[in-house]
Amino acid sequence: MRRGTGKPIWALGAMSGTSLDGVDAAMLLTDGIGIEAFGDSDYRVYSAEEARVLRAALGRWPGEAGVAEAQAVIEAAHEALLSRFEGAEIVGFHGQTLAHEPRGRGTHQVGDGAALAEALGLPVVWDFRSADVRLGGEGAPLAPFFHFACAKWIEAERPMAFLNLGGVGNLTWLDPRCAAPEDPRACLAFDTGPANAPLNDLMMERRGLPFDEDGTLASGGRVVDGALELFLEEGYFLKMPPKSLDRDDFSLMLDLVRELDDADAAATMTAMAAAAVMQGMEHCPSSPERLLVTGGGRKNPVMMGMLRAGLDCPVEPVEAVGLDGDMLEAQAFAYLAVRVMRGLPTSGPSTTGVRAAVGGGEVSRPQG
Ligand SMILES: Nc1ncnc2c1ncn2[C@@H]1O[C@H](COP(=O)(O)OP(=O)(O)OP(=O)(O)O)[C@@H](O)[C@H]1O
Ligand SMILES: CC(=O)N[C@H]1[C@@H]2OC[C@@H](O2)[C@@H](O)[C@@H]1O[C@H](C)C(=O)O
Repeated sequence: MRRGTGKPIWALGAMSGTSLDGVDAAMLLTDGIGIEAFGDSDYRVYSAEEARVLRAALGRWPGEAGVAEAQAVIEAAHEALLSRFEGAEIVGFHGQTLAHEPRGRGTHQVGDGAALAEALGLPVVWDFRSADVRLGGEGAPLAPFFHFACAKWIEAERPMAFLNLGGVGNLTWLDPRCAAPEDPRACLAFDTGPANAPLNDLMMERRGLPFDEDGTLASGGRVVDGALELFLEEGYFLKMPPKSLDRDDFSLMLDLVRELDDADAAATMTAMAAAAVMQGMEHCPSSPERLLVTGGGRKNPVMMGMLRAGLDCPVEPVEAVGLDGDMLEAQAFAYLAVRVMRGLPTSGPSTTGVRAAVGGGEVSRPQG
């Protein structure tokens, strides 16, 4: 395995997240350690039919019904989006998580990197999570080593945290004074709990809308404490990190708000996502000097307001430091691809609970 920094290369990363809304792709110039430059980015939305196919395959494992159809959607969408870019030497392809059960059947990201390598004529790094799970890790979250690089890029000097509010929430506490992210004192990371996914499901069920845009519905509702308390009794919050979740692990949340009117249900679910983060912050080894928020939830003023009210550090979108909260995860997989190519680890005991730092990811090169 080749270790070391080498010269920075342009990598193209792609992520299709748990919200099932589309694929993000972004270019990053990196040597696998530092960030040299951010490049172009683009997004391709899933059509209603594509989203239906993906949704139908959630919870399914290789070979099961609906998986081949989901794979075709993922590969076509990625090929269409990634072929718009020029100048990449390597691609980091996350694929779409259909199921995630690290202590059970494993983790399943659909999308064949070898086929994508052929289609794009570029080396593709993919299947980032399986090796970590095989070595006893959670296989998620994987963005933390990139969050560490972002902290170096913004020249942070004291412990701080990144929060991703996607379908699921994940938190990275990090100490930028450490030399490398695999240093056991550098990062602590885990999934905080459900973020937007159950709220989106509620919006679809009650209003036929994909999400609560700008927190409009929640802002007119009241948080029902009883439901919030029942939610916080869930055993997941007592578990020590690292720990991770599948998109629908908290689907019972919908039952907790079943009797509430639409606005109260939305407000209470928004509060649940924020409360899960607040619980998670208790696990940080020291109080972070700031919390930088990425992912779609940073655009929800009600969720952000609840976080600001409940936490004693500044809570800002990552744009406050010049990062792009719509593309951070795509950039993360560009970064991780270069790390894999260079034999550098992509996760460690304090980010996924894996036994030792591991470089997860398979490399496929075009044969033609
Ligand atoms: N203006 C907005 N107001 C409220 N919520 C928003 C807004 N914009 C986006 N969101 C929420 O953010 C979600 C998308 O977030 P994001 O793209 O970070 O998710 P993802 O990458 O699919 O998820 P994950 O990180 O869990 O894989 C939307 O489904 C919606 O719930
Ligand atoms: C198994 C899986 O795909 N997990 C996702 C999901 O979406 C958010 C959260 O749960 C995080 O653990 C992870 O994604 C990000 C990109 C990560 O690995 O850091």
